[in-house]
Amino acid sequence: MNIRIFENEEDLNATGAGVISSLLQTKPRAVLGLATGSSPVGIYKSLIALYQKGLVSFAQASSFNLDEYVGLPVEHRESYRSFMNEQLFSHIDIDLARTHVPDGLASDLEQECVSYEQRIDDRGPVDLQLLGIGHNGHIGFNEPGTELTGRTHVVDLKEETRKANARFFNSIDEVPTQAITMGVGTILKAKQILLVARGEEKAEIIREAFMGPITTQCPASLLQCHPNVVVLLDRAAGRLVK
Ligand SMILES: N[C@@H]1[C@@H](O)[C@H](O)[C@@H](COP(=O)(O)O)O[C@@H]1O
Repeated sequence: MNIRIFENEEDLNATGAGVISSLLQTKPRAVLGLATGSSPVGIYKSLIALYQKGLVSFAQASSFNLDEYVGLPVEHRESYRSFMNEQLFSHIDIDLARTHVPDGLASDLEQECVSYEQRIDDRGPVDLQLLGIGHNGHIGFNEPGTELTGRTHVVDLKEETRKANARFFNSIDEVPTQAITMGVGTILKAKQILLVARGEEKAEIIREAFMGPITTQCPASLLQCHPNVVVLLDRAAGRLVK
């Protein structure tokens, strides 16, 4: 595990974007695993800047997003499909037909999970999976518990996760109660994992995830089993890392 702590946002974002753009330079057809939440936004902005300078192209790349809310129309501004279009896809040359986000409106959600996992297996492995981390240690929407699910599945969101994400909605009542998420096994199949966290409020969970025991009570701690993980932290999120 390679944990890097940055004094300023710009360096963190440039490093994250640099890992992704170097991959695309050596492997233009790379499969990217992408994430939502506020943590990756700065990295997406840096990638867009690199694209605008002609330093990176996504024309042959494909992508799979980690997760999607169940029941939000695609055009809802908080659906993860909208988020990705707005924060990244509409600013770069990626072919939208090669961008994949689980369909949270599928009439048969179980079948959508099976088919999403199959699509990842067919086009994968994911070369680089970008991740944020929830305050309770969730990755994607794999919530803490006595057991975790390996493959893509439907999950009931914890109340603490709905509260944390309520900031993006008008009220907590509007936050969906379920989501589709890649499983922890799906995530661990990626060749490389890049986790990014910012802010004091993530300091404790970062310590638990990477300095503490491997436990399903902190899904991110399972990343300790992966041979190629890079963790990018700002000074506040890395405060308790020894
Ligand atoms: N499903 C997403 C996660 O993939 C993300 O990592 C987490 C943290 O979000 P933020 O980066 O905004 O703290 O939020 C959501 O719940």
